[in-house]
Amino acid sequence: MTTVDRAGLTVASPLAAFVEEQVLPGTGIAADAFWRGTAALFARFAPENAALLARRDALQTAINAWHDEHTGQPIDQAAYVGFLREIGYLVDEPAPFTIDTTGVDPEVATIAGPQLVVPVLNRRFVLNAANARWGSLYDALYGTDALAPPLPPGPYDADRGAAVVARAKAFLDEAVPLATGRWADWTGGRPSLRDPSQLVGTRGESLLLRHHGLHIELIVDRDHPIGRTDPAGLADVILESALTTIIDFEDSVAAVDADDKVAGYANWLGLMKGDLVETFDKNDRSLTRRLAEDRAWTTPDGDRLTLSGRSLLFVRNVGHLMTTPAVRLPDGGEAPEGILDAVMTSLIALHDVKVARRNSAAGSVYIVKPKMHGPDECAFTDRLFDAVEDLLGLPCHTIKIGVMDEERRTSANLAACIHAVRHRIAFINTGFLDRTGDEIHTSMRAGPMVRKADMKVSAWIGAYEDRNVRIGLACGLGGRAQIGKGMWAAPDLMAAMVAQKAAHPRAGATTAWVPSPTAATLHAMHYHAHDVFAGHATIAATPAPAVETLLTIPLAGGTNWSAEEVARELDNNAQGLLGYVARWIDAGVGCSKVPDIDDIGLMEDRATLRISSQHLANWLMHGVCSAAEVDAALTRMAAVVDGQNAGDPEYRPLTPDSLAFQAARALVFEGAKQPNGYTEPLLHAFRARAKAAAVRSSEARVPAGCS
Ligand SMILES: CC(=O)SCCNC(=O)CCNC(=O)[C@H](O)C(C)(C)COP(=O)(O)OP(=O)(O)OC[C@H]1O[C@@H](n2cnc3c(N)ncnc32)[C@H](O)[C@@H]1OP(=O)(O)O
Ligand SMILES: O=CC(=O)O
Ligand SMILES: [Mg+2]
Repeated sequence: MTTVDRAGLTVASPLAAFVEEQVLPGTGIAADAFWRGTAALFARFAPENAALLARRDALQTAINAWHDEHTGQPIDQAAYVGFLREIGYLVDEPAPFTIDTTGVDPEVATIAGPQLVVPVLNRRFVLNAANARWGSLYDALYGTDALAPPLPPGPYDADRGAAVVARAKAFLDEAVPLATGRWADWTGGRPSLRDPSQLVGTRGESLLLRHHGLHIELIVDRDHPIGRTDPAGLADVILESALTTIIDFEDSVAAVDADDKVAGYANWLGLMKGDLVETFDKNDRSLTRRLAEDRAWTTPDGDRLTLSGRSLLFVRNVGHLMTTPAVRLPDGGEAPEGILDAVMTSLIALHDVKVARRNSAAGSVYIVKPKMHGPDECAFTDRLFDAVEDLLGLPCHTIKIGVMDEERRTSANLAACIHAVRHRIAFINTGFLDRTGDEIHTSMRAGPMVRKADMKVSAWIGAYEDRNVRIGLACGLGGRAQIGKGMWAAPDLMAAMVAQKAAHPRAGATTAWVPSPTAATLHAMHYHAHDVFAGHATIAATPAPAVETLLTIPLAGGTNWSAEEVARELDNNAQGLLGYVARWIDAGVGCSKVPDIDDIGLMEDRATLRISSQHLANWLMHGVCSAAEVDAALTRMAAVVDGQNAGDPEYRPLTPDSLAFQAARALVFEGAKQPNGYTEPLLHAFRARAKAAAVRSSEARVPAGCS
């Protein structure tokens, strides 16, 4: 790749061209000033970034040594927690305080609702996600297993349609009840509501209702095939669904070089400028997808009411660990990728905050920062964002931070972490997938861990989820910032989601992650069923579980699992791992739906990979299984994954010499020595090799004589 010199930085040409030709124009920032400022920012922050990573390693080394010294002994929890304090892994709690973030949009601060996540590199999905603010409840109920097993493709099924309409009207009876009677008996016209203030708009015969701050559109259209059969002409019930969406540069993305980074930044630019567009084929038709327009209604007083057609967008940067070849520092080393993301995603957001204000009406830039370990790393990010604001001429604390509570050192010191970013924090979120991976890695040498499924009922995870909400409330996040819960990782199991994810708002979460727009619409019903903000006082009145409980290591009581049980665990881990890694390495797909051994499609990303690879590495280290057994499982499951992908002409079989298979093996056999158990270093290295090999083979195919 060609490079250019910019203020002493060696910048990949595609990135320099993108910045200078597409991003800077319209921002009022000159290229020279931008690159000089960026170079100064790297000079100031890169050494500190490196020092923070060294501190992670030093703590992990100390923890490993402690477990080695106590091999074979039950954990003395008081001694263990004391040791963590001594080494500075656990720090003192700050004195009680309240965050003072300002300029937060209501979708984040005062309305509770679903949060969608979408990989930035998938433009078709990205547009769909940005438009997922509104979703058809009829479609979500009809097209999933939420009410009944999904139907094979075919003509409209009237019985299922009737069940959908009945379910949707039952939902209306709960959320926006009529003064008398039921919605099923409504025959049109202005309904008399039990709470008349819930009717906030009309458009023709259609109605706009509001409950718990969330809107519900009743679309009345007597010419519509569904409306025609309904006594009131009701053609659809549209729910305000993904109030917010995270455009993800991290767990769900495979971006290993300047081309990948520019592709991601370009999609973010399209969102911030509002001109992102994608054309694709679906059902043998060419479709063009754009960002949705606002929705206009007339209030009961005759005024115009305009509602955003789009989800409010956050952007998730990468964490502090990785570096990127897109920019090289004056010493020739790769630049910290997290610093580049902070600069680039904020610069691009100027097109919203300084120009259009179509994303954040409050004029904020929302950055989710993942995988931070403890308060010092949060404070570092805070200073980095201060410096980015100075570079871009933004008022102090324009950049808001979403703190992923997904590393053990952050959960254990959550109040101190929030304190470090108290002037700009806009969310905390329990990223329980990375958090589980870190749980295994941190205590890798303590002994064999419980089975993967049993992690979900371990003492630490209950304490983690509970403490997160209570500490968030104690620090004043309620009504000012989101308190979020993690991903529903089974995208096809919507009935189970509808049954189980109601627990999130009930636990005090003002938002929780969903994998798709359809899931957002179904999950929205939970925020109608429970008034999250009203529930906060009761939750806050009881104390958070003790840090000692949070720090209970999920060790298996014994390892007398049968050979079948061990083999099944190995197979399950190996199948998910291989299915995900194959697409990451060979096709650059960072998030996939991969069937588990029960043939349930699971969302797999870097964080779920961290769990499966660390779990296998842990069992290997403690002799629950042998290297030969792991290899046998990988070989067995490679054949299964090959079979699952047989219809994909681009797919490369997982032979022992394939890069994807080697990457999968390395993730397990070298898992124990990966920094904090992260998967990125190996994924990036193998993906870069696969890209280079693809270039070499395409060059070899160019006929002699061509240039
Ligand atoms: C640990 C963590 O960090 S979790 C956060 C990271 N994870 C994510 O972001 C997961 C996001 N979800 C996804 O990427 C996908 O839903 C997957 C990979 C899980 C499943 O993808 P697929 O198998 O292709 O989905 P499926 O075939 O069921 O549905 C595809 C349709 O749903 C839409 N869709 C699915 N997921 C999303 C999404 N997250 N955002 C927007 N649209 C989506 C697609 O646009 C497509 O519709 P279209 O044909 O009209 O464009
Ligand atoms: O990022 C989310 C997680 O669970 O990890
Ligand atoms: Mg994560």
